[in-house]
Amino acid sequence: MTPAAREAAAIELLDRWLGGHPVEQALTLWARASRFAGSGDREAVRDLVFQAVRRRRSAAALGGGETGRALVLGLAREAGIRPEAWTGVGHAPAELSEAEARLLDAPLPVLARPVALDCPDWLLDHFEAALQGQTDVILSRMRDRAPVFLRVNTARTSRDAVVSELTALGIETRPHPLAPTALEITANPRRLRNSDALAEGRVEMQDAASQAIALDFAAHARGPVLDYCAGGGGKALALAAEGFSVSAHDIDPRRMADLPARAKRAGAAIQVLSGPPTGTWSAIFADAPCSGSGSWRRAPEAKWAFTPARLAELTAIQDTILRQCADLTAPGGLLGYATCSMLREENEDRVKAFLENQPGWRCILERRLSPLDGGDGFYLAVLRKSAGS
Ligand SMILES: C[S@@+](CC[C@H](N)C(=O)[O-])C[C@H]1O[C@@H](n2cnc3c(N)ncnc32)[C@H](O)[C@@H]1O
Repeated sequence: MTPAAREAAAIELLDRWLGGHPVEQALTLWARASRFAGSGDREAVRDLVFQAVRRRRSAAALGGGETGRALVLGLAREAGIRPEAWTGVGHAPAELSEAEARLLDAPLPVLARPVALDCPDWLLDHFEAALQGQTDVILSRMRDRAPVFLRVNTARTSRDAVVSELTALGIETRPHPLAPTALEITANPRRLRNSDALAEGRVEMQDAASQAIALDFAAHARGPVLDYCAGGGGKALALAAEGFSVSAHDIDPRRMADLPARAKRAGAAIQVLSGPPTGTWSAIFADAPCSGSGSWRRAPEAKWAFTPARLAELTAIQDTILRQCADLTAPGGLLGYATCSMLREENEDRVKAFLENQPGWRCILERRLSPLDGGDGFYLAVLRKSAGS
């Protein structure tokens, strides 16, 4: 496909998204129907579509509207690129209209702050409350794609050995300061998909901040760990690699469907619970459902779908999870509360409310990470129940 044909495909896909189809679904259907598109084409189209979704507001403002074509034009305009190959010939998008040409010739306007930051209006105050003086720099960082990270399964191998193994495949990596297990892939990330390192559990795809908070919790925990919101098992696997025996629970057990196979591949001691956990535990990790606002670079659709009502719903769920985990924690035990959100309402405010309502608990560690640290935005609070409670 020519670059213009890729842009035409992205325009079509963005129109489907704006018409209500989930982006992933639109991309999958398009890839199936477009046998002529090679893997390079599919990657390029995907990258362009996701960039337009991340930058929906600014691209619409610069491109002249909320259509796929306007979004792609808006991205080009911001980058100072004139789409000369839009000739309408072959698979290229139609030629620029006079209005579009005038738009591209005009100087870049100064955009209103939430538009320039690609942030829904209502959310800006919430980010400001959480990020304060770093709001603009962090939200600007969220306008670009996230780096790709691996977690080295140090129960199986060393980071150096993985670096050599991947280098031989042309996959370039560098250690990342967020975690001693983290490698950032700097070239040819897609080659990993068919690598033995992944198939044999020597590495897992996991954001570096997610690794960092799992390690922070691991540094304080003792004994078997209950992962109360295990989902696909990213944290459970990271904790098991640190030598913990992990029991995995999730309110929706289907989300843990792949976990036994992933654990086997990694040689990890993870027991998937078939029902609600009982008894008491000396260490519980609750990676709670949240807005995902720290990972909106990877899942940018969610930013535009998020609402105040959903935020209220989530904070109520988070309070319930904290209460349930408190009941399951043994006296003197530890509870790790984590989200991949950067909003105070889902983080500090939840922990504050918990401590006000639960005598005999104290917070022994709090950590906030943002994309300025390199990975996703994350929050961790490690809470200890007093031995007498
Ligand atoms: C952020 S995801 C977990 C991600 C996972 N820990 C990982 O690292 O891959 C949150 C999970 O919490 C689960 N969940 C939601 N409400 C819950 C509840 N009340 N009790 C337990 N799990 C819940 C969801 O089904 C979802 O899988």
